[in-house]
Amino acid sequence: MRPPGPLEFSVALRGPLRSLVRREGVLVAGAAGWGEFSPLPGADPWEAARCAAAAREAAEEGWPAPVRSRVPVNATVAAVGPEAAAGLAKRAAASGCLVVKVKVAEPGQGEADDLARLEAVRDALGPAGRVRVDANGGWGVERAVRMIRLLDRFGLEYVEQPCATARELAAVRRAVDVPVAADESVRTAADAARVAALAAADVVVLKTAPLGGVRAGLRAAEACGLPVVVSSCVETSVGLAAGVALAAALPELPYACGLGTASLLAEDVAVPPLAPVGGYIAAGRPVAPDPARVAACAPVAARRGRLVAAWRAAGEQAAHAGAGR
Ligand SMILES: O=C(O)CCC(=O)C1=CC=C[C@@H](O)[C@@H]1C(=O)O
Ligand SMILES: [Mg+2]
Repeated sequence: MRPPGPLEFSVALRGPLRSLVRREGVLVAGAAGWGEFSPLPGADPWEAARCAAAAREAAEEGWPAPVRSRVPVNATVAAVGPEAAAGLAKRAAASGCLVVKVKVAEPGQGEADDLARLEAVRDALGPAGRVRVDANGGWGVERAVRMIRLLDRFGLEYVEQPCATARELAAVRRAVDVPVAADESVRTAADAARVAALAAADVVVLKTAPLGGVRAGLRAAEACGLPVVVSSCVETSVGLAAGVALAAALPELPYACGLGTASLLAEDVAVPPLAPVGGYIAAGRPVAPDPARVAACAPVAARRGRLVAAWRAAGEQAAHAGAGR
């Protein structure tokens, strides 16, 4: 029997994460299972091609065997006010998740907003909790150094992408004691090696879709030799399964991963969603879309067909460029 055709989805986030308010994409089936193609808005054609390669790997090849049965995850707190941040952190802690990543350096907000949010999260988690921050490259070097020192009053596990470039990350890293993680600076195995060569980070954040799949993620981890945090691009549960597969297959996993993001979406395509229990997501669970959920997540009529067309174009580009290999 032929696998079901590509299924389009369009799902809102419960609240904005930076400028991200909606995730759209295509679910594809193959001999090995289901894959998701959902490049982040603004992805260039090369990144979209790697996203297509990641979806193809999931559907056609499947993933390397896990070396652990479950993956620890962090909760993610957007640049919301302190009361909302405290509420999210308390809910995470009550569910058994004591690691929280907090967005900082939000455009239009100031230092006081970041300090108030961090204080609220630290109070809600208590001293046993771990708090990391993600600036998404929003600071220059001087500002980053100052803000990291200020925010470290609340105890920081690490700071993710404080500045935009790898050279700036290296400069920040030389000036502060808080470990630095590289996210946007790492989209290929070559980027990961460059971050390591520049001594720009203590940790790399790897996302399977923009890297081109789970095997590409394992190659990036090997290329840099640094501790890895696997994070999502806020995919549906189908796409999240690839991140869980990478986190489960890495030889070492010293940090909680940013894969507990199913709860950021207002709807999901799978029942139940691939969500943490007690702070962990089980590894190796095959995730397939539920037909009724997919129907509920279908894009409005005017958008239909575009996502499949984008996936086909990216797939051709991937085949041409050997993306993900
Ligand atoms: O890492 C996490 O805790 C969740 C995922 C997450 O934060 C992100 C997903 C997608 C886009 C980004 O703005 C953001 C990130 O920068 O890591
Ligand atoms: Mg990040």
